[in-house]
Amino acid sequence: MDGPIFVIEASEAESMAKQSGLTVLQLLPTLVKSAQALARTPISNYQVGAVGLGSSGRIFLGGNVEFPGLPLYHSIHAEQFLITNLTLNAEPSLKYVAVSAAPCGHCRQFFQEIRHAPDIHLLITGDSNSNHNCKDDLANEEQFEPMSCLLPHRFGPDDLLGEDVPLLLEPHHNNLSFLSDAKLPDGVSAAFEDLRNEALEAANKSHAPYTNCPSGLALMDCEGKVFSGSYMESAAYNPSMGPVQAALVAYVMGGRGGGHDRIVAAALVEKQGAQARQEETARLLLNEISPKCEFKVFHCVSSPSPSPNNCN
Ligand SMILES: O=c1ccn([C@H]2C[C@H](O)[C@@H](CO)O2)c(=O)[nH]1
Ligand SMILES: [Zn+2]
Repeated sequence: MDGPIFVIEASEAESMAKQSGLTVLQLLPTLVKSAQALARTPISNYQVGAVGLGSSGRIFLGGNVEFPGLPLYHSIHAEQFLITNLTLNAEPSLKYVAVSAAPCGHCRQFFQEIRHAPDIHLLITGDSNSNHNCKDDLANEEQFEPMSCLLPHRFGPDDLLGEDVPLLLEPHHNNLSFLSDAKLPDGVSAAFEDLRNEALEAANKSHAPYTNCPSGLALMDCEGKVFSGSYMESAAYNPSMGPVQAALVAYVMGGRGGGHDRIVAAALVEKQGAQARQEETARLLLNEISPKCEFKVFHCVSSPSPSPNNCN
């Protein structure tokens, strides 16, 4: 049995659109209800669905995820789920988004981590889109409005970073490694060898240009399946997405609807003494959603980037 769908391949998107007599762009709002159905909302029972079209022609879906028993800031918004879905699938850019409710301020801010964010076009399919003030942009036939309209006078990566720094969705390689003699500590089960390598790989893809404290987390379910996610920072700090949340997006997408209590082990990789440290928050979240999950932290170091002139 196939599980719910989180990614639609470009050719599939085209044939779905054709079958319904729509363009691919017009297909996006028709998928919002399916995205809402992916949400896990035991607290609010308020399902938000976000559907995005990438430059590859693929369509991505996301829903909000809530964690009872924890402070609300652990929640994953549908838009953050969507962006994480794009990163996990190496989608190079996001062009259009259809979403069931107006994106909150944090989500508008989180979108700013994507290059050319002001040109991402959004369509709000719910009732709450009546308060727009960019009528000229809404005159286009698809009714999508640019992010520059939804978030004018933006604060973003340009305020803090040089132009050559990779932004979200762009390839990252953080040059992190374990100390060369790092063996698994005594008493740590062999399953953690794989898990920590996956977590290191995720940390190497982490978007942490503001603190230089990248991190990654890998989870294992009770069938031995591994899911990993990378920490993603925001220029405005608070809408950042933690590595557990990112890995949980991968878990929700690949776990076929299983509860979080199926997660039995987790490895976090981050730098020792990092200024933006994930360990305690990750432990808190994992302990609440899956109390029997074994959680280990592994520290990494950044190796100097190889010199471009050194061919050896
Ligand atoms: O931009 C938003 C605003 C809210 N929510 C979610 C968070 C929470 O789960 C629920 C109620 O706020 O809706 C989103 O997913 N996106
Ligand atoms: Zn939001």
